[in-house]
Formats: sequence, structure tokens, C-alpha cells
Amino acid sequence: MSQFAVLALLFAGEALAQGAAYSQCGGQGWSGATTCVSGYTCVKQNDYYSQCIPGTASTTAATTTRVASTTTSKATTTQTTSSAPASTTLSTSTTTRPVSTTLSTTTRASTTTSASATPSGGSGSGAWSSAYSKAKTALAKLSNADKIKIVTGVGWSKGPCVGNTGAVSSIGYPSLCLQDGPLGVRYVQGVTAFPAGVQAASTWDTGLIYSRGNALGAEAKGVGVHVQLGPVAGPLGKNAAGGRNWEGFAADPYLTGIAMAQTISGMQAAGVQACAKHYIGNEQEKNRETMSSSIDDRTVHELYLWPFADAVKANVASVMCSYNKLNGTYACEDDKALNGLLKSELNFQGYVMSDWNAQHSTNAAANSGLDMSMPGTDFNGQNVYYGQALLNSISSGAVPQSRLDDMVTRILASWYFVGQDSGYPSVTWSSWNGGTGAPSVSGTHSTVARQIARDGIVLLKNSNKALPLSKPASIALIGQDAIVNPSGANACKDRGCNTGTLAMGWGSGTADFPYLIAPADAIKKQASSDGTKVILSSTDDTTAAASAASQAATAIVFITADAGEEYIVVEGAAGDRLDLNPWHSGNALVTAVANANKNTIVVVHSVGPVILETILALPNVQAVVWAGIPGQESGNGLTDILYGSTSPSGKLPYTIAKSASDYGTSISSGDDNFSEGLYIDYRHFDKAGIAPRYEFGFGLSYTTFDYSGLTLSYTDKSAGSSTVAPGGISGLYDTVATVTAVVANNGTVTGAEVAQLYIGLPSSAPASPPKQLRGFQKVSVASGASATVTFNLRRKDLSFWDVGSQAWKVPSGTFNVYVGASSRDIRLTGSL
Ligand SMILES: OC[C@H]1O[C@@H](O[C@H]2[C@H](O)[C@@H](O)[C@H](O[C@H]3[C@H](O)[C@@H](O)[C@H](O)O[C@@H]3CO)O[C@@H]2CO)[C@H](O)[C@@H](O)[C@@H]1O
Repeated sequence: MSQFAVLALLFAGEALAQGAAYSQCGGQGWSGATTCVSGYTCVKQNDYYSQCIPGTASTTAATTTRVASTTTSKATTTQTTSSAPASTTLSTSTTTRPVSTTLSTTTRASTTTSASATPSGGSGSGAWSSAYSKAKTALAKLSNADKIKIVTGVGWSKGPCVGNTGAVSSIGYPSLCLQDGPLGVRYVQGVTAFPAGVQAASTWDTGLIYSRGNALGAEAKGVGVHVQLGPVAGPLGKNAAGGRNWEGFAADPYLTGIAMAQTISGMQAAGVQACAKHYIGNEQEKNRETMSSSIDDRTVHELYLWPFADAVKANVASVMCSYNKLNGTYACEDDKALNGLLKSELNFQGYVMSDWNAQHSTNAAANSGLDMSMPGTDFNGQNVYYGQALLNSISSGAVPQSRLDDMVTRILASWYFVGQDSGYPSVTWSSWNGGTGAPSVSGTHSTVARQIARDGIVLLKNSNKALPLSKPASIALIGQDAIVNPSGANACKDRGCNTGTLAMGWGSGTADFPYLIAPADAIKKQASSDGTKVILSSTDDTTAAASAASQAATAIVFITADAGEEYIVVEGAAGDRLDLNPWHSGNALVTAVANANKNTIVVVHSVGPVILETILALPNVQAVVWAGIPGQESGNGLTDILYGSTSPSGKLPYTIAKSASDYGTSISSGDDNFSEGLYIDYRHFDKAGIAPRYEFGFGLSYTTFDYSGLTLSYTDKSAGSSTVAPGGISGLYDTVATVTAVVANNGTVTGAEVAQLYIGLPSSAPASPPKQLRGFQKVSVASGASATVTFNLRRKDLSFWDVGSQAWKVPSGTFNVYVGASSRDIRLTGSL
């Protein structure tokens, strides 16, 4: 069977490929009907969901208890290399045997997942056991009317938070407060406006990402928010112009997955429920509520589902289904996506809520796995799909009682799971009257905000040691991005304008700034202590810019590119960017400055990639500083880098191309069939042999690093557990190989380096990207010192999703291992 045929059958549609067969092999209840096409068997997944699985009844059913038996002796061989590039290979005996052994074991274990997944009813095993036990006890005390209150929002703007559900006093359950968002508590005064997700990702610092999540969660809890609507893994960033990419992390599932897990762990440790969103295929704003994302099964698993798997493994409490359709079915009523992938294959124990007004049905949504309707009505107070409508469906049997009970159990269990059942703060503010009246919760969080604003900065170009600045006699600061919006940092609702310095995009993923340190504010302070004269031209007018630039020893020119959510249109952009050029004629502004000043430094605040060719062609542009989307501490973080108190250590979480067309993807005007498959961002550039301007993972420092001493050890000793736990088959997350290298700072100042590991799958795997990020570690190294970086490779990191067997497989053969400073700056190579 061709891959296309398999995909059509397994993912999009059973309905399309088999006519009515899918509905008879799914939906509520187990009929035992075997209505799949030849070679497939209808297999019960849970009480509401059955699926056509490749194979015969005997082979699929038998996998439940099958555990691979293999004899694996430990194969650990390390080899130290002293100069790059190094070629390190395991000894012949270890190279050939263990990898192929792993192949068969992993296949069997994973097949178990697909063929006999844990029921979509939350099982409450492992870490969730106590929470489920409490939830079930509480459930027994509830009437159906109570249960409906728990699963249905009270309506848009009918409670203090952007989402609210009904309280049930008999079990001490409050009106749940659901509030954005991914970079701070939306609509509440006095909270921290953290750097956006994309800035956190560009630090590549797992500790900082955790700290950000923990601080976000502490503030949300402090003001009484039960569910914080973030972090974001959808969009992943397949479209460079995607409006909400900045809310998420990186155009790579591995980095995004790590960032999701760290953020969620931090948030939930602070006591708030996290919400991984927007699930799934929500890669653009244009037509987001009508378009269909048709994504093949392998691409779903290896790109778009991957970071959600990490989120589930981190025990995320909730997931928000997205506006778009998936293979023709709305994501919030997609049985395969919700019951199948999320709840069965990934063993998600929390609950699924709809994006706001993304629900389109009662029975289909409920039976497909939607647990909570948000905000409970549409934005006009109409269209209540749960509430009385769901009660009616329970009465008629269209939705089974067990499904309602499962919804409530999942929601209550999540509440218990993060310990919200005792001493939780109450909400003392309202989203709809300015958000005043909340307790002070920001504490010392400006410190982590500044660290991320700083360490997420990527130095793209630094000719003639233009940076760091060393007490210049005079400096010109040019462009409206140098100052705060003269009307106030929060003048535009949901940050729906690009006026003044750009420190967050627009839409629901915003927070009100408690203050905003603009670049000019912080630089002026530093200049004052240095005795530097400052000339400010705070507009984008080119004549004024040239005049200011001509008067200074150094000119710093600030440019932007903004994006956001589709319900606000900014300068003609309805969410997605119109192109990848700087806004406000930024190229002309930089040209005017560079023509007037030989020492021009360009600072870019941007939601994503910008085409820099015009700017880089200007000989007087000595440095380009990619300052990202930095939040309230923007100017302070930037000044730390410009003046060298900290060496830049950020690396690009996406590729900056020479031309927009080089990306091979663009915003669709209708449905999107994701024909690029696995080849987004650097995966596409590598495969197509296109030279990027600045590659994924790129970033300069004020020092330099040498790489040496590559070691590779194969540490897997077993077949890997076939137990299904949150995140999927637990064996997929076992460390099966470890790679180390030595990073030496051979420059003159202390600096931090992000060492990156990329894997090339063996030729026995189906066609795959030449390199895929599968490890990274950031280390701070003093001048003249060195540090060892360690990459632990999980079984999943060496696997591909095999559509035919519906399993993760480790292919046999030689894995290429690349360790380096970026996806194109590979310093050490080896093989497993
Ligand atoms: O905030 C919860 C989730 O909401 C989604 O975005 C919505 C956003 O929160 C909301 O403010 C906005 O409301 C506008 C509405 O769409 C429009 O019809 C009306 O005229 O004005 C309203 C506001 O000003 O709607 C957004 C959805 O369209 C996000 O997708 C999700 O990520 C949030 O967590």
C-alpha cells in the first residue's frame, strides 16, 4: 500500500477512504464491527473510540501483552577526539548488533500503543493516582446538573476571567478561573510582562525556561487563576510569517518540546494548571476558523504532535484544541486527534478545552473527547453546545453518561493534581474593568525577565569588534523602536499596534506592561555614567535619522516586525505578517543611517525571521543585534549585551533566509495540505541545499569556542518498557545513547555556548531530513577554561514514526551524529 493510501486511511480519513466505514469503526460504543478495508482491523481503543489498525485481528490484539525479548549486552564505547572534525565510531561489534536489536524491540513496544492503547477515559495511574482517586470520590457526590456546570463555561465576559466555569459548593469546587497567557497574566495590573516564548527558546537555557514558567505560574496562582492558558506549541512555525509564532518557542519540535516541558513543570510546580495549546495544525491566522490542515500521519507524529507529547509527559493539566479543521474535521471534534492521538496514544490524563468559540457541535465534540466548552457561549452569548444541550444528549443517550463522568473526572483530577483544593487564592479583579485590585505578585520576577531578555538576544553580525561598546564619545539612537509608545506602553488593547518599541506581539497572548524599559531609557542611563553624548531621533523619518546619525560616533538604529492574532488588524496585517520585511520602511531607515555613519549598529525587535539582505549589503552596518520579543525588561537586557556586561549567548530558534521564497512554505489562502511534510525551516533548507543567511541555531558571542573530544556511548540495555504512561510508551523516553564533547573558551572573555546535537537517520529509514536537532546544552565557560557537554539521546530521538505499523521505530544502520555551534556550523561528527 502506498504511503498516501495508508495516510488517507489512518489519519484523514477513514471517512474519506472508506465511506461510512469509519463512523462504524468509531464513535461511541464498541460494536465489534470490522468495517475497515482489507488489511486493517477495527480495534477498540476505549468505550468511545475504535480505530482501523493495519494488520489482522490476531496480530493487532496480540500486541497487548507482547514484550520483546532480546539479549542485549551493554555496548559502551567511548572515543575521545582532540580536533574537529572528528569521526568517532563504535567498534564494529557494537555498531551492528545493538542498533538492530533496538529496532525490533522498539517496534513491538510501540505497536502495543497503537493497537491496544489505554482507554481515553482517564486511567489515573502513576503520578495521577491520588488525584484521580479524589476526583472519583467527588464525582460520586455530583448530580448531572453539577457536572454540566463543571464542563461548561459561563459565557464570554460573564465572569472575571476570560474563561470561567460554575462552582459546586458540595465538593468545595470553585468557579474555575481560566486566563491567558503564555507570557504573563492577561488583563491584570501589576504582573510581570515576561519575554515571549520565542525569546525564551532563543536562550536555549532549560533552567531559565523553567524559571520563567515557575514565575508565570506563581503570579497566576497569586491572583487566583486556576488555569493559565499556555504554553504554546501550535503554531510550531512552519510559516515564517505565521501571526502567533512568537507565542510559541521554535520552528523545531525538539526544542519546542523541551521548552514546553520545562515551562509546564515550572508552572505546575507553582500550583497553577498549565494549558498546552493550540492543538493541532493551527499554523496560521488567515482563515483559521474555516481552513483545514491536512497533515500526513508521519508528519503529525514527528513535527506537530511531538511537543505536545513532551507536554503530556510533563503531566500538563489541560490541552486547548484549536480553531482549524484537521483533515476536514474541526480539531475540537476530531476523534482521531483527541481520543486517538492525545488520550490513547499519549495517555493524556488531563482535560481538553476548546479554544474560545472553536466548538461546533455537542455530540460529536463530546464523543470525540472534548471535555470543557470555552467560553461556554460564542462572543455574542449564543451557541451553547454544552450546558443544557449536553444534558439533553446525556438524557437521550447520544452522549453516554460515562463520557460526562470522564470529562468531570479529568477536570477535577487536574484541579487536585496541582493541589488547588486547599488554600487557593481567590480572584479579586476583573478582566473587564481594567484588572485592578489584584494582590502584588511580581516579587523579584523582573530578574528572570531581564535574564531572558538578555540571554535570548542573538548577535548576528559583529564586524571590526563594533560591539561591545566602550564608552563612545557620542551615540545616536534612531527609530521609534528606541522609545516607549508616546501614548503609553499599554495604549493599544491587547497590544494591537506597532507604535514605540516592540516588546510583545498582539492578541490574547499578551499582558499589560507594569512598566516597559525601552532601549533608549536604558542606554541613556549607561551613557550618562560613561559621559557619552546621546542624540535621539525617535521616529522612523529618514531625514531626521540621517541628521542624527551624522552627528555621532556610533549610530544605533532600531527596526521591527510585528504580528499577532487575527481578531486585530495592525497596519493591514490580520495576524499573519504580510511579508518578511522590516515594518515602517525599516530598510530605508537603516540605509539612511548607514549612509551617514560608518559605525552603524542595527537592533531588530521581531516576532520571527526578517529578510536582512538590504541591510547586510550596506558596508557601514557593522553589527546586527537580534533582540527578539523581550518583554518589560527590553532595554536593560539589550544594554547588558551592547555594553558587554554579558556576552551574547542566544541562538536563532528559526532560520533567517535570504529570500522569503526560500522557506518553501507560505500562508495558505484556503486549506493547507502541508505538502512540505517534514521539511520545514532548517529541515527544508538542508534537504533543498539552500544556503540560509543565518541558519537555525546560529549566534555569535564576544568570545569563541573550540569543540573537541567527541565520545559516543550506546547505553541501552533493554528492550525498553512497553508500559503506556503520560507521553506515550514509556520506553520511548529511555536514554539509549549518550554523546559528550568538550567545549573550550579560547577567547578573552567569559561566555556561554549552546552546543547542539543533530542526528541523521540511517538510510534504512524512510526519506528523512538530513539533520534533526536531538540534543543541546548551554554551558558558561570562563576564558581559557573548558566544559563537557552531555547529550542524552532518548529512544524516540533515534526513531521515526512508521505509518505502516503505527509505531516508533529505531532504524537499523548508521546514525550520523553532528555536534556543533549551529545547524550548519558542525564541529564534530561521529556515528552510531
Ligand atoms: O483568551 C482565551 C483564548 O482566546 C482566543 O482568542 C480570543 C481572545 O481571547 C478574545 O479576546 C477575542 O475576542 C474578540 C472576538 O473574537 C471578537 O469577535 C470581538 O468582537 O472582540 C473580542 C475581543 O476583543 O477573541 C479571540 C478569539 O477570536 C485565543 O485563540 C486563545 O489562545 C486564548 O487562550
